[in-house]
Amino acid sequence: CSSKYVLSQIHPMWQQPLAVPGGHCQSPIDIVVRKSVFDSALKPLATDYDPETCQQIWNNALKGGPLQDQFRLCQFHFHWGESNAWGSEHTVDRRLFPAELHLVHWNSDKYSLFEEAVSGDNGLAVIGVFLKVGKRHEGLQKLVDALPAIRHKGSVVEFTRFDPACLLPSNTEDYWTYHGSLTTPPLTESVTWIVMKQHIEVSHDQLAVFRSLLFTSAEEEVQKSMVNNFRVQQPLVRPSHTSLLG
Ligand SMILES: NS(=O)(=O)c1ccc(Cc2ccc([N+](=O)[O-])cc2)cc1
Ligand SMILES: [Zn+2]
Repeated sequence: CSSKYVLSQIHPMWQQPLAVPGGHCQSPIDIVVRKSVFDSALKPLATDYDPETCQQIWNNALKGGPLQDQFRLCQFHFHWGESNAWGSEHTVDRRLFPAELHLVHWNSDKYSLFEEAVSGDNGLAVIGVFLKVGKRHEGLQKLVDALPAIRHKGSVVEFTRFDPACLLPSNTEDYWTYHGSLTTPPLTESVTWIVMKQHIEVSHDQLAVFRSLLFTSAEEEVQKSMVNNFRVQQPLVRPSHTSLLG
């Protein structure tokens, strides 16, 4: 996991939803609030990200919430639509948001590498934060300013001294949590999802810069806008395990 660079990634699977044969706890899902169960044992999220550029001394830790072990931040990324009408992967009572942030962590108490945790039991924890169009998000602007330098597929730009905790909502007590999967290949069912109840606001112009990114490299004849990079929702085939803290 590199936390020093902003990468323009493509996920070829976006062209068609992927089913995982035998997968019975796939993500994303619709969070049906009235079916979620309040669990007073769940604690507020505790993040301790260190914006130091050198990853080796990062103590970028996530604890608390539904987690027993310590998890380390590996990367963060976003999913968004071609318009403000849709773009998030999860929904709340079918409500769509224009975008969703994922902060991806791996269980550093149980595994020594992210790659091992990806397919391991209780290996990953992803915090999902909904984005809503409103006032400009000052913390996000540093990332938005870096995006034009990575417009094309595979481009990389140095991106240091950024504390992704600034992208979390002020209320880190209220969230839904459930056992699910990665929403892109390898779709492994190793994820404790923590979906924050409170969204963050970003401006229309900030979202427009995300939509200016491209799935294609500079050499390709036909350029394809990087939009609608979300997975279709998956059936909640297990008894509802989503519980609400706050
Ligand atoms: N959208 S999401 O479920 O939060 C998600 C989080 C992380 C990743 C990144 C990733 C996860 C695993 C692998 N892998 O095992 O080859 C490659 C990339 C992919 C997807
Ligand atoms: Zn994601």
